[in-house]
Amino acid sequence: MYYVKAPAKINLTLDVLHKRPDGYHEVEMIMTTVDLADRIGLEVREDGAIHILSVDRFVPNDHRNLAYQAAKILKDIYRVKKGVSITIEKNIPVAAGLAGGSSDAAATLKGLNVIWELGLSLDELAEIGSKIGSDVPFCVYGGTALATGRGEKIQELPSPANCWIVLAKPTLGVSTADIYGNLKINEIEHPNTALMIESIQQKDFDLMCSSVGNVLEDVTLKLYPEVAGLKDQMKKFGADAVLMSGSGPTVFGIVDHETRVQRIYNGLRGFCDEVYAVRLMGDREPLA
Ligand SMILES: C[C@](O)(CO)[C@H](O)COP(=O)(O)OP(=O)(O)OC[C@H]1O[C@@H](n2ccc(N)nc2=O)[C@H](O)[C@@H]1O
Ligand SMILES: Nc1ncnc2c1ncn2[C@@H]1O[C@H](COP(=O)(O)OP(=O)(O)OP(=O)(O)O)[C@@H](O)[C@H]1O
Repeated sequence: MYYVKAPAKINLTLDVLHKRPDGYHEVEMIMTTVDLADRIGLEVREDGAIHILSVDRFVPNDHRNLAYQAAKILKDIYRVKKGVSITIEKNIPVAAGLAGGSSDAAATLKGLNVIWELGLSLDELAEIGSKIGSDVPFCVYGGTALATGRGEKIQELPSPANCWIVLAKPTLGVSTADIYGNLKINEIEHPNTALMIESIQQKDFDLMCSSVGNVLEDVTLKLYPEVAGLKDQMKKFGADAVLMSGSGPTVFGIVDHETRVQRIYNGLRGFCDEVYAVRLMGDREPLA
């Protein structure tokens, strides 16, 4: 069995510039990885089939699974005769705004590149990943990056200042399409992406905390007031910065000292079933 880690991502900034003719939105977002990951196991099948095994009841085991789609697209493009059995050990909350499915797809692309001996570069894998979903190219590279276009144009950044991230996901799933669909473009208050980039390059923790911003928050918080409540709780328990990740509903707190992380984690456990205290990773994994 060949194993590949599929880390979750958070958006430190998420800005939308305008709606595109293709129905997607032009975005400008800073994403980074955290130490919460699914584990993808891959085994070559001689019968040419693609099989998915995931024990999470919210994750489809068929062509709807993004890991399945990753195997299928590689098989079709490179006329691969072999198949693969894919086991997904799910640790990232589903439909959470943490790119769980996108990261599984990216990990599957990278793992199949090895076991099917395709010899593709990261750039080629990211290009293929963009056909699966807008977050997949970032997940192929990992680390920290500025993503533009519909999210598929990736410019690598250094890792931010070391810190902890407390993630809290209310028990609801959010449709990314619905959130983007309800966005009022002319009412957007744009975050300062350039300042966030500067804070990352300087490894300036305080500047990073003061530069976070996600324009999709207004939509998700109006549709799901419990997400706004969670933001307030995270602030009350003392996080240095609080933001919703992606289209939500996960809220994350940025914390500089491990001592405070436990207090915030324990406090939130009183309100929320899915709470995680993880390190911000921020560096690219070595290519498998
Ligand atoms: C919200 C984020 O997760 C932030 O990282 C991403 O922008 C969304 O990434 P994703 O879930 O991989 O998105 P996709 O699966 O490609 O698209 C889902 C739906 O979200 C909307 N969508 C997505 C990306 C984008 N730049 N503009 C959009 O309007 C579209 O309605 C699309 O049909
Ligand atoms: N491997 C997978 N893991 C999780 N969900 C998957 C997977 N494959 C397909 N899905 C489907 O995709 C939907 C969105 O799941 P996902 O966890 O990727 O959302 P997300 O974290 O909000 O993604 P993003 O942040 O990119 O919007 C789920 O409702 C699930 O049915």
